[in-house]
Amino acid sequence: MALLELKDIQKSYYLGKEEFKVLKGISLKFNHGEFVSLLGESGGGKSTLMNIIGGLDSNYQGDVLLDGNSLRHDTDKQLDEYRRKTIGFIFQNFNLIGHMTILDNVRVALEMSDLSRAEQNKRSETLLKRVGLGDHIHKHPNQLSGGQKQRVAIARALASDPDIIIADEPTGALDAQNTDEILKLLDEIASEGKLVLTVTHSDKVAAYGTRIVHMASGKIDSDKQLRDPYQTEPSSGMKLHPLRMVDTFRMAFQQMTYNLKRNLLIIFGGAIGIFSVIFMLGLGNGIKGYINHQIYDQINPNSVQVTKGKADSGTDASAILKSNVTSKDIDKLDNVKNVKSVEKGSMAVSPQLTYKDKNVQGQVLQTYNSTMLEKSIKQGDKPTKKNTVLLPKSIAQKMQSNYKALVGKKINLAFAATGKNGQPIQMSQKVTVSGISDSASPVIAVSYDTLKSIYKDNNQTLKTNFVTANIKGGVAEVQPTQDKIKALKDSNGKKDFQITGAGSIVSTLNTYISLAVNVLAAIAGISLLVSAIMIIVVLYISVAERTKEIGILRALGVTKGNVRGLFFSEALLLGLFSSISATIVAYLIEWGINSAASGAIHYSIIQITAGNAIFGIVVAIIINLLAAMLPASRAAKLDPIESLSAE
Ligand SMILES: Nc1ncnc2c1ncn2[C@@H]1O[C@H](COP(=O)(O)OP(=O)(O)OP(=O)(O)O)[C@@H](O)[C@H]1O
Repeated sequence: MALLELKDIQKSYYLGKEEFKVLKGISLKFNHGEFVSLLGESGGGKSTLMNIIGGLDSNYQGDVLLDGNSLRHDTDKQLDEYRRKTIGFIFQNFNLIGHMTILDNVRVALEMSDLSRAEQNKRSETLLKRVGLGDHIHKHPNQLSGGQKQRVAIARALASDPDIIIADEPTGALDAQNTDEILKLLDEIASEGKLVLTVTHSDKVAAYGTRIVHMASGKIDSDKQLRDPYQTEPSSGMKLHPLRMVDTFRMAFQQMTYNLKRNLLIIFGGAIGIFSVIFMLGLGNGIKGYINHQIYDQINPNSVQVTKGKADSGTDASAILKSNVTSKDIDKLDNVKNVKSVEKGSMAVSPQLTYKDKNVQGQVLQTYNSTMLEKSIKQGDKPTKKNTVLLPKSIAQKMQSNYKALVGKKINLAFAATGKNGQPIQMSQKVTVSGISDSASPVIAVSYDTLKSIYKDNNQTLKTNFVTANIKGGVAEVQPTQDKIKALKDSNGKKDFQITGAGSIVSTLNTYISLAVNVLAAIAGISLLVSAIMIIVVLYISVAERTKEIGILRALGVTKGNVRGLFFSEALLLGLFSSISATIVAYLIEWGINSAASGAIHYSIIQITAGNAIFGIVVAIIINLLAAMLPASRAAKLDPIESLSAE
């Protein structure tokens, strides 16, 4: 059985509806060890026939049989495999990949083999030595002469040990001496049992082979045996497969380093967008954290003040004064998940404080509760004992310049309350200053028992107009528990409670800060969009620049999927590099700003979390991959024959 058999091959090209018959029924048989020269007039269809034999063109009539098996119904993948395993191409214009060294140009055909990288290098080196280029392996193609380039192409064609070598005018661009040497090499290849098919215009070249086939008007008009084919048994070939992902990445990386300056600029452009997003998120965390820190420095985050009321009135004292928290309400609050305990509280407004002949008016008189931080009491103690009072520093200073000396002194506390019938009642009591607080809050505090006894002394009953709910767990539990409290309904189905005091504004404030930060991050995200467009443009340019390279790779048996993978890998690498560099820069700037600001605010104002960084990296990679979709599929769809003829 013949190694290769052509059965009545016919091929037409169409210009519009007009048909141009190029091959009009070609039937030939070829065997191992033959060195066949295909001669014929220019434009006679020799290259067309070689493209069909080489598996680059499957749009023809007739049949090509390899070892008796038809290629007719082969899928794209099977044809890729056929080119990979069976065919080695040598082109008139060499078709080497410019950005690779000549060693890599040969090794690229072995990327698809099972050989280790070291074995691939060794085999490529051996082949380059064989074609006389052992001393040039690290040169690039543009550093070689025409004859040397063609030898690289021969070494590459031999790399995967194919049965058939197709050489389309291999000596067309060479001088007489180089032509002789290349022909000798081709003959040597045939002598090893391979089928060498050359297309030539030269009778001298044709005379070198074992057989001359002549084409005229799309048909074979003569088939001459010059000498016996070589009888050597061919080697058994090597195991080959499509490019693996890691090889695709390596090739993409190689390509990136070749166009280093351009790619560095793209990485820089992409990094600006990712940096802005990560930095904005970090700044948002910092500002939110700083404000919370400032607030929780004054109040206990795990205790919230709750009062009755339908609407959110924030810290409006009149709403609290009007409300009456019953023991039933307290039970209801006590049953809310994560509420540890509920303390009764009450407040009055505009208390008058008199010490010696000094009269000072305060804003709020409130029962001491867990929202107040003990650490803010800088002199003295809490007002837990009966008839003691805790003064804020601002009030104490108004009473006496040496305000610290007020601790332990008796002062008069007077305030107005509303009696049972709504009439105003003045209350007054001598109290001892238990301590002075540093808090920014102007609250004058006495214990619940003290206030209760003052009311009793005036024949009045103290109303509980707010309570303090102490929340279990960390600060993270506070917001959800506050939301549960706010969601409690009365018997009419209306909301029953509201949160008052400083704690109530924390969540609102956080919502606004988050909103502002997300808007800023989204604006920063626009630059990610710009970088996506940049990637699309750059990859399109890259596809255009590398059309020929894509054709070469396809001729070597690289699949469409591999080509697509190459461009996706490139986009992925660009995304990875830009996002990693953006993250590093963001963390460096975070460190710089926080160190510089630590003297002024004692707080890390930029807080980039791992989540922010991962978010930035993931978004960048997704955007890059999306951007690569169109250019990658365009590259994969390129026709190998057209790509090979690209300039
Ligand atoms: N893609 C194509 N579309 C239309 N016509 C084509 C195409 N490719 C080749 N042809 C035509 O088919 C004919 C055969 O071309 P081919 O390249 O196979 O000839 P050739 O024998 O190799 O020529 P040469 O010896 O000059 O290289 C030519 O007339 C050419 O113009």
